Amino acid sequence: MKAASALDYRELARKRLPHFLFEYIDGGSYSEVTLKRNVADLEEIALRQRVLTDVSTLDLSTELFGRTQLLPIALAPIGLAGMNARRGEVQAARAAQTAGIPFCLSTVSACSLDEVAAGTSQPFWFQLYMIRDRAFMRDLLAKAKAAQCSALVFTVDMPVPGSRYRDYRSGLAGATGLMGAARRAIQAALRPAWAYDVALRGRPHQLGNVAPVLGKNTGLEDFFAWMRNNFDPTVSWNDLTFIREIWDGPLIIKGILDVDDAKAAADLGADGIVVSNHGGRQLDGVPSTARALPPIADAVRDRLTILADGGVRSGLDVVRMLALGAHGVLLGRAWVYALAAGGEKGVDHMLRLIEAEIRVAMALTSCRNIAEIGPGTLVAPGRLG
Ligand SMILES: Cc1cc2nc3c(=O)[nH]c(=O)nc-3n(C[C@H](O)[C@H](O)[C@H](O)COP(=O)(O)O)c2cc1C
Repeated sequence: MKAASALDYRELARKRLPHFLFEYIDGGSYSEVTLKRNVADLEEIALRQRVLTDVSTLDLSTELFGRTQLLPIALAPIGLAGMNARRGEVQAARAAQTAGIPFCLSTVSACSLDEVAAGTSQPFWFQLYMIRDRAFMRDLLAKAKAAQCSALVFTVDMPVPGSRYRDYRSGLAGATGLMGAARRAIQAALRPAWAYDVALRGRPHQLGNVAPVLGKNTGLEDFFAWMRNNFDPTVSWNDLTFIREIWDGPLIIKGILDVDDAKAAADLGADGIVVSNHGGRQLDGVPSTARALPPIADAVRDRLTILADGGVRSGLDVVRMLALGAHGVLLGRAWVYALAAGGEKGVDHMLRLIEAEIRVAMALTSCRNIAEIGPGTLVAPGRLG
């Protein structure tokens, strides 16, 4: 099958990845109510078709955090993304560079900050979780600075991890010891193309940024144990002062879903927020981001840059998020599916599909540039708010 849309890449990823890995990227927490809402609520939003304006020239570029980018999107931080294709984060960062958009590297990526910096020539963003060991955090931020990261995305919606049933069912989580490893090995053996590309030729398999503290403990169980033991549940607004002291570049708070929290982020001088529920992977039952975004935009859009993610599977969804009040939109699963299916070329192609869809949506809503996309681009702007 040749992919004609980002969702086609989901099917291709399903066929290429070992079952436990596909379920890890595809799944959400608990009953996946929020995951479904993210997609369904976006789909519900009707774009307002307007005709007979000259749309021969469209400008999809925008400025985020002082830098011009060619499209109003960025690649969201995805933990373990590098296990979906050989040295996967480098491949995705290259595709982002070609498309002229930012790539955001997760704290818990397979490739380290240094490796991604060496594989690209465009600055990328770095995502940080609050980690108990503040010295380690300082060290990571120094490395991000040295790698010339152009923004820090501080993720605040994971003081504790949400439980993902699919990971238990697939054998990714909770399947310890030899039996667990054997189960995953069988699933990997059933996907020889992935096994050759990633399991064999994609070494080392480790968390690049965390490897120095994990030492020789590089198994999947070590990774989850490290997350359980080191993510800091005491994280509070006061910690932003700590981050601010050591990071002088743009600071983006990711995981905001409430107007009061958005205001607090603005009060504390954040440069941006990501309206996000972690792609429905944390607290199941919270509202979709499409629903949470409009009141947040009303409250703080003139004080900081608003990014949004969750359920974005097409260029039409990007336009919907912009119309709901975001300045920019993050793609999450969409890019990981494409990476799994086709590496850098897959992400590159998926981004061109999204761009083409944004163009058509802009032309048929009579928006000639990104700034023209707004509440008037929707049939019933307030309905989901
Ligand atoms: C497999 C997977 C891993 C993720 N890992 C991280 C992470 O390490 N850090 C982070 O801030 N968000 C992480 N997220 C959340 C994404 O950055 C983003 O918020 C979410 O994927 C957006 O929803 P979407 O996938 O429906 O587009 C992860 C999401 C997925 C699907």
